[in-house]
Parts: sequence; structure tokens; C-alpha cells
Amino acid sequence: MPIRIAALASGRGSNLQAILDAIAAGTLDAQVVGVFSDNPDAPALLRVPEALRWARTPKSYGSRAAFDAALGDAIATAAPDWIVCAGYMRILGPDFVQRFQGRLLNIHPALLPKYKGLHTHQRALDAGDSEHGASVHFVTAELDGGPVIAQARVPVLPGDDADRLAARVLAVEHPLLVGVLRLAAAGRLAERDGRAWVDGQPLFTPLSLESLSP
Ligand SMILES: Nc1nc2c(c(=O)[nH]1)N[C@@H](CN(C=O)c1ccc(C(=O)N[C@@H](CCC(=O)O)C(=O)O)cc1)CN2
Ligand SMILES: NCC(=O)N[C@@H]1O[C@H](COP(=O)([O-])[O-])[C@@H](O)[C@H]1O
Repeated sequence: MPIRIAALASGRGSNLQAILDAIAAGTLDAQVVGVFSDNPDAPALLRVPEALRWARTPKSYGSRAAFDAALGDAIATAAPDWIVCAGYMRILGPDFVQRFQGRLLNIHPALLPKYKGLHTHQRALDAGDSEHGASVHFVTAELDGGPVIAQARVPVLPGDDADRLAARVLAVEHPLLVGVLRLAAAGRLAERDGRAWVDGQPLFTPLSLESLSP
């Protein structure tokens, strides 16, 4: 039975497209049951049929909590097994996180716990890091502080700027996110006691991209 994925996206949607491509190729047993955005102009929305799109402008809500509640109600209507933040650029409030705790994932463009938040590529460059990468983690109330499931590493190369480094990271984000979703689709992934669990065992070290490849 394919797992039901609700995707949250605020922009381009290349991670969403990687999910859709894996489904179409038969390498991810899933279906995308909705794409939800805080940006009605998000190109990500155009990657799925109109019936699967939900987008609202947060400004039209009285508070972050009110927007999150409307978002959560829309997601719940789609009855997803997993909710994936795939380039979703808003901090989710504690009530939303609690509502979907344990099935909320995020792809973050850094090797957490380094560089939580935004502007991760420039921060890695500014720090003179020789390595950077991406993480897939469970979402918790603490921004980018949830248990990390898997990570992919890339070199920082001479002459890199933020855009060039971001492109190199993005290229590994896609297989990393799909690889973690394959674990979910196989019923092998869970969040328990503040940790990620795979095959009934707690993860003390994030899985590598190489370990996820089919
Ligand atoms: N409660 C959580 N919410 C979210 C998480 C999380 O781990 N816990 N992950 C993020 C994704 N993300 C980084 O991976 C992220 C998204 C948004 C921001 C942020 O500072 N957003 C600002 C608005 C920024 C803007 O509009 O340009 C905000 O919401 O005030 C940081 C990190 C998804 N949500
Ligand atoms: N903090 C969240 C964050 O920065 N997420 C990042 O936004 C990009 C979305 O690209 P996409 O829309 O093409 O998937 C990705 O690089 C993702 O890691």
C-alpha cells in the first residue's frame, strides 16, 4: 500500500519533484496527496494537479497559530501518513508540530546540528568549512533541532560562492530525501523518545546517503 505524503513547499519545489519522479519511476511506493504552501505563487504548486494544491497567504490570518491551524486542518483532510517539509520556509508552531508529531520530516541544507535556520551555505563558506551537506530530520518545536535521520556530505571547493555550493547540496538533497521516504514507505522509520528509530533500533548516528541507495 503506497504511503500518503503531504508536501509543504514555499518555492521552487525541486525536492517535491524528486519525490514525484521517484514515484513515477516506481522506486518510491508512495502517493502525494497534497501540496501545501504559504505562497500562492510557489512554482512547487504547479508540479501537481490543481485538486492537490492548497495555498494561503499567512498575512490573511490573525496569527501564526491561526495560519498553522488552517494549514493543519487542510493537511488532515488529505489524511497523509507523512508530512514532508520540502523547502517550506515558515517555522511551524508547537500546536502544529504536536498535531503531526512523529510523521513530520524536513530536508535541511546543512549538516545539523551545524547551521540551523537560514542562509546555511553562506554561513558554511564564512566559517571556512571544507565540507557541507544536507540533513533529513524529524520536525520538532525546536527549529531544525529534531532527531536527524540521514545526512549527505559534499565538499566545499575553491571559488565556491553560496549559489554554487547550494547547487551541489541540492543535488544530494533529492536522493537523500527520497531514500528516507523509502524507509518510511517500508515501515522502517519511526520517531520515539526524541530519537529516530530504524528497524526497531534507535539511531545514534545519522544514516549516510550511501546506506540509503537502493
Ligand atoms: N517548528 C519547526 N518548524 C520548521 C522546521 C523545524 O525544524 N521546526 N524546519 C523548517 C525548515 N527550515 C529549515 O530547514 C526553516 C524554515 C524557515 C525558517 C525561518 O526562519 N522562517 C521565518 C520566515 C523566513 C522568511 O520568510 O524568509 C519565519 O517563519 O518567521 C527557518 C528554517 C520548517 N519549519
Ligand atoms: N530551512 C529550509 C530550507 O532552507 N530548505 C531548503 O530550501 C530549498 C528548497 O528547494 P526546492 O524548493 O527546490 O526543494 C532546499 O535546498 C531545502 O534544503
